[in-house]
Amino acid sequence: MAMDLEAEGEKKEEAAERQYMEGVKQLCESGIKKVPNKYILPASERPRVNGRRDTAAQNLSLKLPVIDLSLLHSKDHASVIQSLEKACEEYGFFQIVNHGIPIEVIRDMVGVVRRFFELPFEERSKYMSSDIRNPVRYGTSFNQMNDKVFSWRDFLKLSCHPISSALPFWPSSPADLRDKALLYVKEMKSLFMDLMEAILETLGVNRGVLEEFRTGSHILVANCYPVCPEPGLTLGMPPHSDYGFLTLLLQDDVEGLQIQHGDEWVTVEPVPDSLVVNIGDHFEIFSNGRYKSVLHRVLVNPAKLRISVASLHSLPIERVVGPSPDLVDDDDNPRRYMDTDFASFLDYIASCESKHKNFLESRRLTPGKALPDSQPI
Ligand SMILES: O=C(O)CCC(=O)C(=O)O
Ligand SMILES: [Fe+2]
Repeated sequence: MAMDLEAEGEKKEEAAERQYMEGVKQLCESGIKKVPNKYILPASERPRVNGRRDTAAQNLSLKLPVIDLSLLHSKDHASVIQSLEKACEEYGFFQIVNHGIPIEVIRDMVGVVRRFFELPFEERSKYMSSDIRNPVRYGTSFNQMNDKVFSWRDFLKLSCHPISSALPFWPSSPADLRDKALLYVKEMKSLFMDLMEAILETLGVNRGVLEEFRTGSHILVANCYPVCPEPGLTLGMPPHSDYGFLTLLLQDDVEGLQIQHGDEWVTVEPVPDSLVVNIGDHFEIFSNGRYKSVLHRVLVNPAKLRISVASLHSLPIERVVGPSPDLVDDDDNPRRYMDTDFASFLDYIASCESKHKNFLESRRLTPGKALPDSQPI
């Protein structure tokens, strides 16, 4: 009898585990009223949405720098470069406005992603894969093969380089997804190149490297954070830093993104049609630590589903990344990071279970304090 109960219990647990792998959207559609244990963080890692540190007044007092990109090619060029330098150095995160991307391209992208996540599970699940080299991947949580506690997030990752070999694998439904995403991807690439050129100028390094970014890696990650019945118990994404050089993030009008600034978690308030830009691990290494990749996380919402689209950019995957020789000298600026390559990053993600070991930390030559995980690609 006891054996039967035990076996039954195990079966139920296995069924629940299978269900979690199908994603949060699917879980919510099964009618849950509470957050299952699988998603509940230890008390010390919970977001404390109503807690002391996260009061609206404190959040409002820290606004991210807003850069008007239309001024980059004007007589105000020098002052934009100065603002960019300050934003990269002090925050590692900034918002850009007047970036020149047609508003309908941006709105169509959010719209088509929203419609993708509204598709029946059978349609979305065609793209599920645990192989990170797949040109299209639908999945859930942060790193679902290793996470002990799951994150309240489903995602669709689209490889964008080389575009001609990736495109035929992108979802064929909604019928306009490929067209809308392709337009968006082209705009992101050209905006990234402009930003990279300007940020390299802030560092005063040789611009020869700029050309290499043209054939660099480019991945689009569409995130869906369903409505959560108990948002104080879980996170949409745990604290992490992004892997590449720059991430260009589009968020809809629902707030959720927070960055670590000093000891505080600061909410990045959505500014309509703007983009959020942040420094990734590769840029921290390349700049020899002058610009830092900043930890960020995502809170979930009790009333509204949230959509975001991250465009992640780096050098070609076979390229070794190390500190720029222009930023290293034996006296004042010794090399602070070892070279890194894609293969060592893949080894890292396959092995990382602990939340408190960071990819970047593993490349640091003078280890400082341990930080949480990097974004798995
Ligand atoms: O959804 C967001 O606001 C942030 C997403 C993010 O951090 C990521 O995709 O790496
Ligand atoms: Fe991120």
